[in-house]
Amino acid sequence: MDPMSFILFGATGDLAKRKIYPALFNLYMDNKLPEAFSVIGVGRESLNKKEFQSTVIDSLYEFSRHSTDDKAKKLAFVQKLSYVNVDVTDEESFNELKAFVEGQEEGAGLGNNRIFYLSVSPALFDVITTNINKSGLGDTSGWKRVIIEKPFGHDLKSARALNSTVLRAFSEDEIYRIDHYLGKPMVQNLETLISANPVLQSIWSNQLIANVQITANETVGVGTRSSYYEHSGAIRDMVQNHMLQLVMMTAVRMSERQSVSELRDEKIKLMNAIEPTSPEDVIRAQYTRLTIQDETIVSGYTDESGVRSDSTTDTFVAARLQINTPTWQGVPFFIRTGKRLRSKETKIVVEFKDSLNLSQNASDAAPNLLVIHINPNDGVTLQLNSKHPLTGELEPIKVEFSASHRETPEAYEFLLADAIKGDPTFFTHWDEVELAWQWIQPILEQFDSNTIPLHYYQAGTNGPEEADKLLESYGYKWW
Ligand SMILES: NC(=O)C1=CN([C@@H]2O[C@H](COP(=O)(O)OP(=O)(O)OC[C@H]3O[C@@H](n4cnc5c(N)ncnc54)[C@H](OP(=O)(O)O)[C@@H]3O)[C@@H](O)[C@H]2O)C=CC1
Ligand SMILES: O=C1O[C@H](COP(=O)(O)O)[C@@H](O)[C@H](O)[C@H]1O
Repeated sequence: MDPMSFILFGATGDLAKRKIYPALFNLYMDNKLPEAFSVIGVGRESLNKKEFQSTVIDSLYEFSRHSTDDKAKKLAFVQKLSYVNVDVTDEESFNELKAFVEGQEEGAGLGNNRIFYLSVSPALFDVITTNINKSGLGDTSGWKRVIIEKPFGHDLKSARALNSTVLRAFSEDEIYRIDHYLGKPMVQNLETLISANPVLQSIWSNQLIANVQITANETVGVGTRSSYYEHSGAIRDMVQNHMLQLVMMTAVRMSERQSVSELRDEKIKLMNAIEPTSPEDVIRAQYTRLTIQDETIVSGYTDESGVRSDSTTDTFVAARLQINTPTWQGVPFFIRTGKRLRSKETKIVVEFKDSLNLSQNASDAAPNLLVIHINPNDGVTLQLNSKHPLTGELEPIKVEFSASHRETPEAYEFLLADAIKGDPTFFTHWDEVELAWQWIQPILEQFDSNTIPLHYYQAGTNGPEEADKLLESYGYKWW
């Protein structure tokens, strides 16, 4: 692996502490980082090197998969970390940053390969890339890559404008737009699961599949991120990126992938084939407080700090999508995601058509289901019908595989390892992002005009009843 500098904008932020440092440390412990590397944290907070290193150590104690007991190894990792105090809106200070990076490169024999990770508010993505460009920080004799956090844009227009700005500093193949759902082990496994198992490959089409249901339910509320979430809602926070990526990863059909770009090309074709959705097929809702005997047990969305009391932000979205390809014609894809729901669960459920062999009790048969569990546990469940040995009646049985006992690396580990290797397969290409915004844009407008009304659901429930009715109207129910 090539030596490199990893320049992290947003080094004091929540994501850096919870995900990025632990992922880097885990990769280091697994010998998946280059021999020579340097992590340069960038933030406004005034910190010296020791203070910065100790905040990173705290985050490793709390969040890393590997134990930090090996003191020598931990120290060796921490010594690779340094910090520069920069306000990214100040063009001048990029010259200092550049001098610092060059100093590190020379001192540690790092060559001239640079990864820039933008783990900052999306409002800063364009100013950072502009200043990287203007200051010459992006002029390297080696390779350079930029990892950009989500959301990429606020709507179609702003996403296009941001992309043009970023393209002034980096070419498309140097841009790694991160969608951490694409790093989740079971999502990375999907393509293999289908293409490496002829039994699944042969049934993966509208011949046998009745519908696909993709759920990403959360129990948490907006936490400390209300200022971001108020402008985002579930539609931008989850649907435009993670949910559409899950749809594409489920629908992609490849027997044998030939090249890195093939998966992306296939996804782009699918995204292009998603039909515009009519307002009746989209449900938006917001959670209300949960009270028991007049006591508030869980706050409603509008009670959360930083949220307007008359906010109409969506904290739940469900929708029906139709992919207009020969494989998926006639198979509805239902998606739902929301905050403050009963349980944390991300899964893909493939419901198969009714039995074609109308045996005497086929009408009692439950549908066959293939459930791909993504979070909190990885695994696969297949629901089949069996005969009860005593009553002789049909009963659904489950064949289960669970990977929860394995110590699986986190999404960010997979994605960072790929970016360091220069493999963009599981990052989103601009064409995918643009098509996703194109599909979402009319829905955003229908939210604004109230053509899609706002419904409510009590915190701790399964979401609004309108989401159940959406499926009922197609003859199905959520699994
Ligand atoms: N947190 C999460 O769970 C997730 C976050 N993301 C995305 O990751 C990105 C980062 O999020 P998160 O870590 O939560 O954000 P935080 O608000 O916790 O951190 C923001 C970081 O940006 C730095 N920063 C802000 N303004 C400036 C400035 N003018 N100059 C230099 N640095 C600045 C802050 O440094 P300082 O305080 O020193 O100024 C801080 O390190 C966002 O794009 C978010 O959408 C994506 C998925 C999940
Ligand atoms: O990107 C985001 O994802 C998280 C949910 O991620 P998960 O890995 O826990 O399923 C969500 O809470 C957050 O609002 C969103 O920005």
